[in-house]
Amino acid sequence: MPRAAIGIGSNVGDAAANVRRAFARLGELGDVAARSSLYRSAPWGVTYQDAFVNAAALLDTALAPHALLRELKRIETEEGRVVTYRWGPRVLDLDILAYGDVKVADPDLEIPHPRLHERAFALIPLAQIAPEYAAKCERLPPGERDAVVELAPQ
Ligand SMILES: Nc1ncnc2c1ncn2[C@@H]1O[C@H](COP(=O)(O)OP(=O)(O)OP(=O)(O)O)[C@@H](O)[C@H]1O
Ligand SMILES: Nc1nc2c(c(=O)[nH]1)N=C(CO)CN2
Repeated sequence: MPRAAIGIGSNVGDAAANVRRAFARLGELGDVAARSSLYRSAPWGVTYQDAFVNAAALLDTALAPHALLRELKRIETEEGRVVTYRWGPRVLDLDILAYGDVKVADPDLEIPHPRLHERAFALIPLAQIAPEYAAKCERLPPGERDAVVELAPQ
């Protein structure tokens, strides 16, 4: 079965509880093969908002990439996400960071996630459970790596 890497983020309400619930809900879409620790991270992109809690999961799923995206969007909505603005605050964000070796370049879906390599908040949790991303983490500026702090080991 294909293995997807999912990035999880929250900075509205009880962000750590939201991320833990997201791990459970991913189980509806396949087998969760690995969960990273939870990390507190300084807001990236739009910096005048609360800190995020971020994590990553590896999901073995029979869903094809676009079907997986649709299901992730459904879960975000069911968990209370309301559309605000790009990179703005959110109850739950679920991104497809990678999907096996598959590449997708559609208007509504890009895989690997186009901003993964510049986001310490996504790369650091992912590298914890997928060590092939460690080299990419080491290429991040040290200040950005330091802005992502492990909160709670799984
Ligand atoms: N790999 C991907 N994972 C999730 N969404 C994606 C991906 N590639 C493209 N998208 C598209 O991005 C759209 C916006 O997603 P979202 O609202 O989560 O953006 P954002 O988190 O504000 O910004 P970013 O796209 O930089 O993470 C989604 O509706 C989806 O169509
Ligand atoms: N630290 C951090 N910053 C962000 C995050 C996130 O999950 N973590 N998500 C965003 C929307 O894509 C914008 N900025």
